[in-house]
Amino acid sequence: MMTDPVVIVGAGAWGTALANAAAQAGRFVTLVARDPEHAGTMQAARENLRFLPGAPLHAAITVTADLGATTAARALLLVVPAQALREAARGLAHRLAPGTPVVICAKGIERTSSRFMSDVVGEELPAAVPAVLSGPSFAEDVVRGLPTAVVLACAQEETARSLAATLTSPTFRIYHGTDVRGVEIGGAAKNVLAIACGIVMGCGLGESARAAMVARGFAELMRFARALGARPETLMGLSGLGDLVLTCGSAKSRNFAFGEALGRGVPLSEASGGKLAEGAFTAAALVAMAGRHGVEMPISEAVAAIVAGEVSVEAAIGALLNRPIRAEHEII
Ligand SMILES: NC(=O)C1=CN([C@@H]2O[C@H](COP(=O)(O)OP(=O)(O)OC[C@H]3O[C@@H](n4cnc5c(N)ncnc54)[C@H](OP(=O)(O)O)[C@@H]3O)[C@@H](O)[C@H]2O)C=CC1
Ligand SMILES: O=C(CO)COP(=O)(O)O
Repeated sequence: MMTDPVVIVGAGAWGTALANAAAQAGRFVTLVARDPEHAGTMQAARENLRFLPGAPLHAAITVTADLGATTAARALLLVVPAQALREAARGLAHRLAPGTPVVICAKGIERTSSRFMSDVVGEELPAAVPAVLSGPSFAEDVVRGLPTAVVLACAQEETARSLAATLTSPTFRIYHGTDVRGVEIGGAAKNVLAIACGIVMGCGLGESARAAMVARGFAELMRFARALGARPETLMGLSGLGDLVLTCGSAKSRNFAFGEALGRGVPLSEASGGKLAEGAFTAAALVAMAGRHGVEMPISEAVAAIVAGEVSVEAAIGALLNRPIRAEHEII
């Protein structure tokens, strides 16, 4: 097990929660914020007042804005929004020692390139070892030490096992695996499907409609994952089914809340309430990638069209409800 400090880049809600989780697992943690003022306030107040107010920071956490702190990292967690991952990774080039594991904690697909997060890190940090952490886990639960289970995947099985052992605790349980693609697909796609479920609830279509959306959403997620070479059993686990259950069922999810606001008729420009709704950025890239692989994803396509302002919520729902009924086994 690694004894060196854990370095976390990105001091938003998730970076802060992961810092507390790693500290509760017995590690010393350096949390790197990009804004020196934010870093200074957090370090002094021992709380992330901007993104996660009300949760005290563990004493084993040091907050800084100095990227120099990443140079000594034996393992680094990259916890910025998906669309900022390339820029953040680029800022680490020439700082990390070759072979340093970089654990990607963002859930999304880069929309300008349609690249998965592990591919972005592969391009920007070719000497690093990419790993992905995903699964059902609200920052506000994790930061308080409520029980959570997630999965960490790395192509090098021993690295996945070692990273999971380094960060795991009785209340933050990290399963490990090697299916990087499967774990990152689960995290990226569930955000798009959570928006769809939010829309259903915001429109007042009811719990039964939401359950149908989760099940049919899971079916399209499985089709996509299979076509991209991921293992189906990965998507039946924490990153995939587990995260769908959480984010499609709770207004605490920013993606669900964004969809719910759209369903209630809040304009697109205001629906996120200034919060990060990753699925809104990922939807178009997911659908484009699915198209290139000949995968049908009608729910994700509807979300992509709604967030692009190409179709109204009502028209998208009408189109979904009027799709031909087929044998279920043909479309799983
Ligand atoms: N919140 C949650 O419960 C969970 C979130 N995630 C995933 O984690 C990722 C981050 O989400 P979350 O922390 O919640 O988002 P937040 O909006 O809470 O915070 C985002 C953070 O990223 C920082 N940031 C943005 N761009 C850069 C950059 N180029 N370089 C360095 N830092 C940057 C922001 O800094 P600044 O304030 O200066 O803009 C901010 O501190 C997302 O992909 C999300 O899906 C995964 C699991 C749970
Ligand atoms: O990924 C998450 C929970 O697993 C957080 O979901 P939101 O980004 O929708 O808030």
